[in-house]
Amino acid sequence: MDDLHSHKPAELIAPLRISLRGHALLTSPRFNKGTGFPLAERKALGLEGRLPTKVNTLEQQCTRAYDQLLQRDLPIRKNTFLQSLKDQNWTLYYALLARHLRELIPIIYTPTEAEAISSYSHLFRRSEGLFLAFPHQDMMEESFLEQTRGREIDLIVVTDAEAILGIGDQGVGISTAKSAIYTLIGGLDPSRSLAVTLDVGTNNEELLNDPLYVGWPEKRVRGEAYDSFVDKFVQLVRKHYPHSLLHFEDFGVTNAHRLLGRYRETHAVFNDDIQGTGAVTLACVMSAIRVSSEGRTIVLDGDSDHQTVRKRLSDQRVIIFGAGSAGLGIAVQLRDAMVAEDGIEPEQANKAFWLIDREGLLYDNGLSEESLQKDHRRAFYRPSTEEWGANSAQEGTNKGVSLLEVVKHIRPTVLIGCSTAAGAFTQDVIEAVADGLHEGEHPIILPLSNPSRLVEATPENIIKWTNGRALVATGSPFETVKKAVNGKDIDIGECNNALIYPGIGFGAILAQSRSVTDTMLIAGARRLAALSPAINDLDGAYNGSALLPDFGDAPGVNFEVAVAVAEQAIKEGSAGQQWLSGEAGWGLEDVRQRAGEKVWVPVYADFIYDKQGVGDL
Ligand SMILES: NC(=O)C1=CN([C@@H]2O[C@H](COP(=O)(O)OP(=O)(O)OC[C@H]3O[C@@H](n4cnc5c(N)ncnc54)[C@H](O)[C@@H]3O)[C@@H](O)[C@H]2O)C=CC1
Ligand SMILES: CC(=O)C(=O)O
Ligand SMILES: [Mg+2]
Repeated sequence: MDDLHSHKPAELIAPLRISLRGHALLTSPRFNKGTGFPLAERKALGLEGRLPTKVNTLEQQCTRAYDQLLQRDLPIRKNTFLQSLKDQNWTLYYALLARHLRELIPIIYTPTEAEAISSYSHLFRRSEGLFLAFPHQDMMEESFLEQTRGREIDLIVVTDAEAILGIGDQGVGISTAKSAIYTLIGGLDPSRSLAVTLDVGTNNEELLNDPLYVGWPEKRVRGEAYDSFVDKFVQLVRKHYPHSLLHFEDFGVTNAHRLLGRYRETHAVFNDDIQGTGAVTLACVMSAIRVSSEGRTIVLDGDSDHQTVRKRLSDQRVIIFGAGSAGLGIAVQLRDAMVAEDGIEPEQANKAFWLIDREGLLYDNGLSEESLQKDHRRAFYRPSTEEWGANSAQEGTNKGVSLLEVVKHIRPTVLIGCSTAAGAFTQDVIEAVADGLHEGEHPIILPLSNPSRLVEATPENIIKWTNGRALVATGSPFETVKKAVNGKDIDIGECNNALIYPGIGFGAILAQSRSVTDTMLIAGARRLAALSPAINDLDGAYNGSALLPDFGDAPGVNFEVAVAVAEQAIKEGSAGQQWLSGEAGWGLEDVRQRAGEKVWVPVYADFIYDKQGVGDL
């Protein structure tokens, strides 16, 4: 897969007129080149005497930085080193990461970022992004403008840090890591993005009792006060950056769904945990279904005479364990794709899902119409008339029906975990999944909880317990399972939203889309699935390649996703006027070229000093 440089050759990097000189330039992470400043620029920009004599290439600087990185033994120390590098020199930071993508994404993102966020107050050195605190909301617009005045901004990543990865309420953190991935994988110009933390307090007692905690040390604000605070922020974004993409990350489940619903129609908002996870999982399931049906013409469906190959999404029976932001997002995305791809009614598609949370299988028994209306999960409640037989905890009520019971009863073809419950996919459960299917069928098992230690079952165990039949992908990176079946190695795809959200975001921004529609998400997922190594390596049968592309290929893959998403936005009329009206002189056939032009790559531009030129952020 091409990297982003192939879309942005050096001659397309225009010289930049900047208004910074001397110390201010060396301490600007956006413009600093360190020893990479050529002699002529040193002279013109007041840097003579401020740098050692030798001019280094970016390549040499990367070599030096990588050597320094390798001296840090633990992943968390590498993470802090890279954060410092980012504080000093963005180009070098992104250039280094791009050269060692596969190795370093787990350092700046899951799993290591979880540790960095939970120790944020102790590791704190320098702030990054915008912090908007509830008690200072009177100053919100001033703070916002102070950081953004005069800037063109395409992307705003916001979090209130209530549900960070699987580690819960962390007060502050995450949005900067997600923004960095947008640049690294999606090619978004980092000076055109803004990471925002909405500090509405924390219910994490450990943080509240920590004298070094850097957030607002009060309990979380809830209810109307919370909604009006968030609304104040969203209205600022809409006022000052009406064409930006607003990315919500790691909000608590109820707020996440409510906020997405509230703003979806009026601004291009995107909830990564709901929609990004839904889209990447859809791609993964699409790819797994294709692999699973390869080489088989007939599958006996249980005891019935009916013979079918489960080739379509709507042929699947899907259990989702953990019905929070990610679980619901996945259910909705798979359901919508069943409707769009297979032409079935939504009500019929809903019946393909069994959602399980702490209380067991979700079902509608005893719920009033009013409480059903308020519950965003209601579409997936199983009817209380459904029979669960003698196995259910309280026969006749459907109360507390466990994962194992549901598995035995419905014989799922797809089992997805996003529960944060480490080890919840026990040997009994996984064996029951495999036993429920015809011998030739591959059960699709996706334990998606992050970070790695929270995985519902390790790929190695799943593969062992199913005698190599399962098709597996995980939320955090896992090693290849060596000599798994018949001596074959099995690569484990990383089904993480970071494999698709940068492309979705870039595509939506490129198209100046007024909303991020379900059909745009499906178009991105379909393109991602088409790039699956498992599909592309099929040779009559599954040969152990990963269900999703490797993170080492993520930039090229996301470029393709971005093109697909932007094309879909134009085709369906969600794109901005300049695409739809033809006034700008470009249309659908120009998407790829425009995307290439918009890509930001970590290369030093030539600088020209100009008092009227761009300044620091
Ligand atoms: N691979 C990926 O791209 C993504 C993975 N995730 C991961 O998925 C997990 C959940 O994330 P969110 O949905 O954002 O959190 P969430 O808090 O919204 O949802 C978690 C759900 O699991 C339920 N749960 C907890 N323990 C359970 C148990 N023992 N049995 C059944 N259900 C249980 C909770 O009640 C809650 O409804 C996290 O570990 C997160 O890192 C989330 C987003 C993306
Ligand atoms: C990947 C991600 O967004 C999460 O685990 O929350
Ligand atoms: Mg998240």
